[in-house]
Amino acid sequence: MAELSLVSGSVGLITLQSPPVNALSAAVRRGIVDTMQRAVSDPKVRSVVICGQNGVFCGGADIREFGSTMTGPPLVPMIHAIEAADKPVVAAIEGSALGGGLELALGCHYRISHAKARLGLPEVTLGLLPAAGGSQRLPRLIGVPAALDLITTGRHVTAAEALKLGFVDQVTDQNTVEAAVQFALSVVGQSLESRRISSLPCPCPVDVDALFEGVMQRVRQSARGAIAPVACVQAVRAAATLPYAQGMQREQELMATLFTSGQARALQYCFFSQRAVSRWSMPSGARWDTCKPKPVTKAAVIGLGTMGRGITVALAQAGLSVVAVETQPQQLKAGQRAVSDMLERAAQRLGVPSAVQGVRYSQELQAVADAHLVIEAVFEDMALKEQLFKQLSSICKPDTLLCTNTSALDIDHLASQTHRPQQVVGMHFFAPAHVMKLLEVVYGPRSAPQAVATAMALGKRMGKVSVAVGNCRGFVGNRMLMPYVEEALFLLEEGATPETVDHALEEFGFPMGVFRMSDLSGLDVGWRVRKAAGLVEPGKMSRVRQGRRYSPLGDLLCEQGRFGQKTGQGWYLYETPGSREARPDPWLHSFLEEYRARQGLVSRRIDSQEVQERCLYALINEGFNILQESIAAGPEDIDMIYVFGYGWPRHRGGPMFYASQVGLPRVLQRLEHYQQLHPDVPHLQPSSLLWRLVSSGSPPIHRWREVIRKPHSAL
Ligand SMILES: CCCCCCCC(=O)CC(=O)SCCNC(=O)CCNC(=O)[C@H](O)C(C)(C)COP(=O)(O)OP(=O)(O)OC[C@H]1O[C@@H](n2cnc3c(N)ncnc32)[C@H](O)[C@@H]1OP(=O)(O)O
Ligand SMILES: NC(=O)C1=CN([C@@H]2O[C@H](COP(=O)(O)OP(=O)(O)OC[C@H]3O[C@@H](n4cnc5c(N)ncnc54)[C@H](O)[C@@H]3O)[C@@H](O)[C@H]2O)C=CC1
Repeated sequence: MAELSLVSGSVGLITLQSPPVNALSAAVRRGIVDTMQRAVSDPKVRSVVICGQNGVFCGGADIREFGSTMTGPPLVPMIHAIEAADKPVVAAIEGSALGGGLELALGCHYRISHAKARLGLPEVTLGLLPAAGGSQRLPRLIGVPAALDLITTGRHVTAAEALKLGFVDQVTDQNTVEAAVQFALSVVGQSLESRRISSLPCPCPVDVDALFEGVMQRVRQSARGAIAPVACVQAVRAAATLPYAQGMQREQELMATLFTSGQARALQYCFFSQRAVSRWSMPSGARWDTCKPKPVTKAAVIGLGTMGRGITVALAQAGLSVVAVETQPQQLKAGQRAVSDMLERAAQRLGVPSAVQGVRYSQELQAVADAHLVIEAVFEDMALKEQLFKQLSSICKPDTLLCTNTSALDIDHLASQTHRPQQVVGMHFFAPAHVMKLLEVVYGPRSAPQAVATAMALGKRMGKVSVAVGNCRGFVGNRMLMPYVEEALFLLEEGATPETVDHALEEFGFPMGVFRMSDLSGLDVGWRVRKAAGLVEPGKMSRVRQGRRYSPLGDLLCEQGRFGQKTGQGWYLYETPGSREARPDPWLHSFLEEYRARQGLVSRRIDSQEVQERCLYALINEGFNILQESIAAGPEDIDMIYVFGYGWPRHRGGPMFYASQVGLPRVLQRLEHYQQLHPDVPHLQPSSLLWRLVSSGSPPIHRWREVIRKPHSAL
């Protein structure tokens, strides 16, 4: 909705009213068309100001409408009518002017912004382009290179940057609506010709072809298969090379293709899922809206290795006072230097005071005594962690939350080492912990809902996407990764190379294939885990262990000291230890051939489709098991874990959303096919939840929970 009132005698003030972000729903568009018509025809109104209620100008088109048939007045003619008005129209921007919201503002003749407002055209992040004239107006106003940057990345800019770039006319730190009204009064009677952006020529760069070719190449490379960034470049090119009307036509054509694409659906699903996962629930019925988090101002981190350093930085940047405890003097010194450097660099980059003073360091565990929350990040060794939790239980105050960053160990077992099992949760960060957006908050059967609420709230404070999950080996992310990695190894045994497997996965959209990824994280990490699980038999080549198919290839590499990037050799060859560029390794290829010969395996040609299906469907299948066991509350939780923690391409929506797009019957049929070929691989055995979903008619993903909750006997 939108309301019109007369202020300061002659200014028509149009207020958008659609909480929480004044999105341009059909009702709001109808309201704008109606109030504009009344303002233009009312002789008392000599100028117009458009603003949004509750300190937000407009969050753009109403994304919830995209899935249904659009009704109400379309945006493009609505914005044209504003631009064509013969009375000056001023946008008063507070909070956000994003997507269609900024396009609406670009249709106005002037834009006044509050200093704290954020502006941008983020459509690309939703699989779309700014198709209400944004792709044609913005380059006309700020030039092609700057418009390309904003439109292809979707980044939000501050009011100060918008002023510098030239798409805001004035920035105020006072009352924006009042400033806009004064401004509107001052421009009455001035010519509006030069203020109608669509009538301006687009400043065309000298070598337009070379510019767009270069940009297109860069965008294609970073898009990893996403189509919207490419369409955004094409739309801006139309602005630079065609008259406005034809450019608009091109914008509409490109939008029509994007609008109905699976990628746009996937990205919009991600938008809502990212927000939905914060509304967590536990199988006990405890929920986000019934549990209040405890205030946390003092935190402690134990172990200043790879993870402890990043966690310390993330906590300090969130404004907590942190004590970091490390037993090894060398590590303590190196860790302190690394943490301080990271904090200083971040402060410089963001132009904020450094949080270095907020961190204390100690070699004594006693230093954590007054913390409200402790996060343990010592070696992945159960005996060590058991001992530590016993000590923490007696050192810390009774209501202190005890958290572990373990990758896969049993949270419940750790909780049982303490006198306060209800105060123990997992806070599973991803490396580098101060950068990666994902946090898995792991609750055991005895974790108190308030402990989960507190960890989730702290995750939010650190700017993380936090997902609450149940306790099991590897939790959600790492548990699903196991069959994915195993399938990749089996494919090597059957004739693939690390290059062919990685190529297929990168073609799918992962930033790195599984073998390049393993080289980066270190092959020794998984080796240690397999040793602890009793799977490693040094020097032995047997391919069945603990009653199921096993590939010893990773172990054989580790036995040769090939740990990946850090040793200069792994699945690939590196120039020097630590260097990043992976090169194919002829030694590895002969090693694989010899291995197959000794095992009596006949090498065959394996194509991308088989690589993708076997690795991804095995991972997805484990996702169904996880849903079935209520380890994750819904498919959105799994999908956000994979998008934010494991590089799953966002335009494919996450593994479970991808399965729904491929079609559940198809996923089931391919799993059955591979299971018949490899009956000794349990993770190819289709999950019973997948069966149930298919026999329930493969409902859309937002209705899976109904099937998950149904008792099995109901079928
Ligand atoms: C051929 C067809 C032609 C069609 C032409 C259409 C062309 C277009 O013009 C295309 C577009 O505009 S696409 C929309 C572009 N706008 C955006 O991407 C902004 C999205 N919103 C934000 O970034 C933040 O919510 C924001 C920064 C605004 C606020 O952040 P906060 O952290 O304060 O709040 P959130 O928790 O993010 O949001 C609060 C609730 O509002 C929901 N919401 C936000 N933006 C929305 C939007 N644009 N549409 C619908 N719902 C929206 C949000 O989902 C959340 O609700 P819950 O999910 O229930 O929590
Ligand atoms: N490295 C990774 O990518 C990830 C690791 N994790 C988990 O985080 C934990 C830590 O892993 P990393 O940081 O990689 O290990 P790391 O080996 O880099 O660091 C562990 C640190 O803990 C210190 N330490 C050992 N015992 C201690 C004690 N009793 N008191 C204080 N400090 C002690 C060690 O001296 C070392 O500096 C493990 O549980 C691991 O599974 C979780 C997510 C990702």
